[in-house]
Amino acid sequence: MKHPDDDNELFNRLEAEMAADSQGDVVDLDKARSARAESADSKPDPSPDASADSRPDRSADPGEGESDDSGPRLVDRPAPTASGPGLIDRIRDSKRLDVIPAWMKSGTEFADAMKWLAGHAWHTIAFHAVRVPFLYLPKLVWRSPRGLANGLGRIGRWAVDAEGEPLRQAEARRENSELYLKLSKQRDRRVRLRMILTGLGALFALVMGLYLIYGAEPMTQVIAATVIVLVLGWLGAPADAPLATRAVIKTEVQKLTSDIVVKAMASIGIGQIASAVAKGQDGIKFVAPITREGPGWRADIDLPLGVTVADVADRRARLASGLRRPLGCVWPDADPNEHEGRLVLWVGDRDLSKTGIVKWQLANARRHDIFKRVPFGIDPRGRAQSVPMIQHNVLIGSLPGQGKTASVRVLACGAAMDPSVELWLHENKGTGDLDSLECVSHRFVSGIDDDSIKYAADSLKLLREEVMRRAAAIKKLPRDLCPDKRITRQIADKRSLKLWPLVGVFDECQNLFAHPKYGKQAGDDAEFIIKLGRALGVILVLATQRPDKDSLPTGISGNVSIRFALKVAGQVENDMILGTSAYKNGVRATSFRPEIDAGNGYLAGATALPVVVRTAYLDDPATNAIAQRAHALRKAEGTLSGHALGEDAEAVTGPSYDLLADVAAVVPPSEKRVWNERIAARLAELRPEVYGGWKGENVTSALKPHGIKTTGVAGTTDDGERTTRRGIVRDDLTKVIAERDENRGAA
Ligand SMILES: Nc1ncnc2c1ncn2[C@@H]1O[C@H](COP(=O)(O)OP(=O)(O)OP(=O)(O)O)[C@@H](O)[C@H]1O
Repeated sequence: MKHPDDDNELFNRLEAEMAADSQGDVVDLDKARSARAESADSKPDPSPDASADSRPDRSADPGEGESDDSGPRLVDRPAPTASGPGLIDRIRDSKRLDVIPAWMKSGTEFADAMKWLAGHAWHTIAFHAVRVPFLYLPKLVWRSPRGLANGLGRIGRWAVDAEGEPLRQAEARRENSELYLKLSKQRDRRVRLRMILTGLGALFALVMGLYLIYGAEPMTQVIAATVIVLVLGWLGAPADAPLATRAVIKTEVQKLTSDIVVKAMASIGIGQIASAVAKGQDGIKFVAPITREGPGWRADIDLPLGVTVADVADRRARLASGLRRPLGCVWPDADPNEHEGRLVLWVGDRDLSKTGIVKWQLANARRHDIFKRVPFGIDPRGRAQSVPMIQHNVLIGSLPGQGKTASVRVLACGAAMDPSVELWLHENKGTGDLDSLECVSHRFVSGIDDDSIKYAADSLKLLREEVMRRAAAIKKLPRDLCPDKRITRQIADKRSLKLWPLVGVFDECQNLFAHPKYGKQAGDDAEFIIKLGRALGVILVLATQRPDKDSLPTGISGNVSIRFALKVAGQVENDMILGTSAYKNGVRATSFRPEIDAGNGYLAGATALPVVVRTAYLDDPATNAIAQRAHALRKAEGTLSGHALGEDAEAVTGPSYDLLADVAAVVPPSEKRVWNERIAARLAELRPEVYGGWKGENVTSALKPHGIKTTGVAGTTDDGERTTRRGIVRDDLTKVIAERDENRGAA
């Protein structure tokens, strides 16, 4: 394996620097640049190694470079330009490996490892325990006569010193009479002693046998007979047929070596690597030894200059072929702390899709705090992955049958396990996948008919109003209780403030957003909630099997913070879910296999870099059990509400609340520009139940999602003082209203 050799590098650099100091002539920059361009055109050599190799030669004689028009002229300082930070700096920048492995530091990972170990030990014990009476004992009994014969034979051979016979014969053949006589004498002495011992042993055995037959208690007889039979059975085992079979058969997975990786990387169609390997070089550089990490191997690799991790991720299938491993074992990843060309190649012992059902960490928990991350699944390296929900919105997308609803269920159960969370569940497919959680939902619908779609659309309208109410309520909170103007656990627990977390789940939301009658408004409302609700404790979880611009408004796909894409059909769907350029950057949910990879997806936004996650799976009984626990918790804490208590759905007051129309109503056409604080005061007067307590900032943030910007507006205060404050231009408002009405008409 190739490792960085700091000493050599340092030595080379010092040598080069000395050479440069003595030969650092001034070079004609223009000439040199053009020469270099020519050389680059005529002699492309993508190999970084090759270019690095050639540098010292060229720099060795800059004068020659200048006089020769055909050759490249160097404008850079020769070799020493390669000098980066000094040794000390590099040591300082170097990455310290964990003293204690990550799995030992993380409570859950440690518990997982211990649980696995205990399970493994238990399996081994149970495996053998079952076989003792039915397999091992009969085998021992069957083998005991042979064991008796073997035992007697061994004693006999020992008594006559049979093991020395070949040596004596050899000396006799060599006619080495002196040594032969010596050995014979030794044999006679030995045999005499051993015969006496054997005779004594036989006598003792005879006495013991007679005593056991005629004098011993029946119990002692049984125990002695059992022990004798077992020992004889053990002695009678053929060398090639051990008594017990293995409880666990190790899957022998080939060790990942640098040679295998180099060969595989050369085979994936990246020119720089292939040409370097053809020249007998590696093309890639290992920056750390290949090590075991979790159930697989990890190689940290520097790719050639200009090659990115995305280029490799792009060719994952070819890499898997090069490594001779199933696709689900090969996971090329970027290192978030390094440059774009640093590849962390993790090769698992087992295909991720064959991991089986991943158990949800909270499956048996009593409760959960939504302000902490919700366990979601595991990554290919077996590390637990979770999703933060507070301050976030979640978008999930995939082709049908790839595990969307299953992942929605995990998040909904996580929310349900916190009794302070108000759950609004909408499943617009009508298959009842979330029915188990109905008993803890404040609002609930399952159906694809128009009424069910309207119900979900009404929920979004209500949530929008709730966001507005919360914005004003939070504004009024004292600074010491709410310094960041966002919901905290402390605020959520003050029930009188009604600012507890509110999670709205919309499964199969394409049926809602693409609905001819309710879709447009629902899309607007969802976008508004996503933009403003995060800090206010209103969280949307949206799942769609049709991530296109008609079924998923771009205002939504562009603004959610957590994204989870299971298998999708193509680049457009991929980027709708995972964000613009995700596909280009190598984050490709298209690479998952239909059905086989159900439950596997790319999770973006929950960690520094997108990560592949196999979600935990909760079947109906498991979801039911969690729902019952969540129901009991809510009952005990008095937080059951709405649908869960059998109450009627909240009435949606229709078009009574429309911010843009309300602002237009309080700003007469004669007022071309108006301060936001004045709009706030007038809105509060118009609809105190909605806008009560609003300040200018509320108007600013509420109008922002509609594309209405605030600007400095000159005006006169009530005291007659002329000044400039934040405000809007009325024309902007009328323009946005006109566009909206036009769009609604089109829909
Ligand atoms: N995490 C997982 N682990 C194992 N199997 C899973 C997982 N998630 C989903 N599956 C399998 O995939 C099947 C389909 O899952 P699910 O119903 O969640 O898909 P979906 O994408 O919601 O489908 P649709 O779009 O048709 O509603 C499940 O019945 C299950 O067998």
